[in-house]
Amino acid sequence: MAIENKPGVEFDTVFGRNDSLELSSHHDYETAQARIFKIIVIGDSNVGKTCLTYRFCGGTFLKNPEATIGVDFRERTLELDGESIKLQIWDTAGQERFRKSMVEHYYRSVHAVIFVYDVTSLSSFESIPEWIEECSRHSVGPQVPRIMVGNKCDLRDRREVPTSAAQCLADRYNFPLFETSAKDPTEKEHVDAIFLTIAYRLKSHKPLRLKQLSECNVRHLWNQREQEAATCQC
Ligand SMILES: Nc1nc2c(ncn2[C@@H]2O[C@H](COP(=O)(O)OP(=O)(O)OP(=O)(O)O)[C@@H](O)[C@H]2O)c(=O)[nH]1
Repeated sequence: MAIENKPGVEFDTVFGRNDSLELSSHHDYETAQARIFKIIVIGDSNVGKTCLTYRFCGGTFLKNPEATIGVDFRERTLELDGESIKLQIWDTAGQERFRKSMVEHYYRSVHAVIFVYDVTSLSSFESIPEWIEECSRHSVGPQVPRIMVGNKCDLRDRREVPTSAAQCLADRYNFPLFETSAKDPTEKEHVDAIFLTIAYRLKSHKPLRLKQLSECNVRHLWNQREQEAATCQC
């Protein structure tokens, strides 16, 4: 199994807080070759969804992340068995006030879901069934690969969620469980493994069309997100 890190593709963010919406011709060339899959990352606020996706797409730990408003998009192209697979990762907002108008968009045409909790926060773990329930309400069925991730394992002394309890919950839903840390650099490959597990499961699935996601929906969502950020009272 190989992850290809081509120049300009390794941290292939479509746009984040400070990124441009414009796609380069190099980007267009790459995406034209790759099948695209939409993955949403869901969980309570502050569990580390942004840091995990940044670690996977950017390779580093994002210091001082801001609360996600609406959604942030990141991408990374993987080379799996000679085929390019582009993962378009939707880093969703954990705070209800920043997500309520976006929920329908999160779940539309989703290919895989990552549920994240914080191993130092029992309440974030206890919320997981509610996130799963929300997912089901939006018709995301068992055919959509789902994974559970316990983040912040580097904070060993502050752990509130035992692995055994997490495994029990994961088994109940038949999800793979990963415990990791977006912060600990030695966990980098483990973070990659989460997304690779999904990528391999998606390989046999039908791809999204590039135009469908990257130019229409995403541009629309970006405008919506900008408006929400502008009206945010925080
Ligand atoms: N110690 C430790 N801190 C982490 C880790 N991942 C994230 N954090 C911290 O946890 C806080 C929240 O991280 P985010 O990635 O913004 O959390 P989020 O789930 O995206 O939050 P929302 O955008 O509000 O939904 C930040 O202070 C991060 O620095 C980790 O693996 N270990």
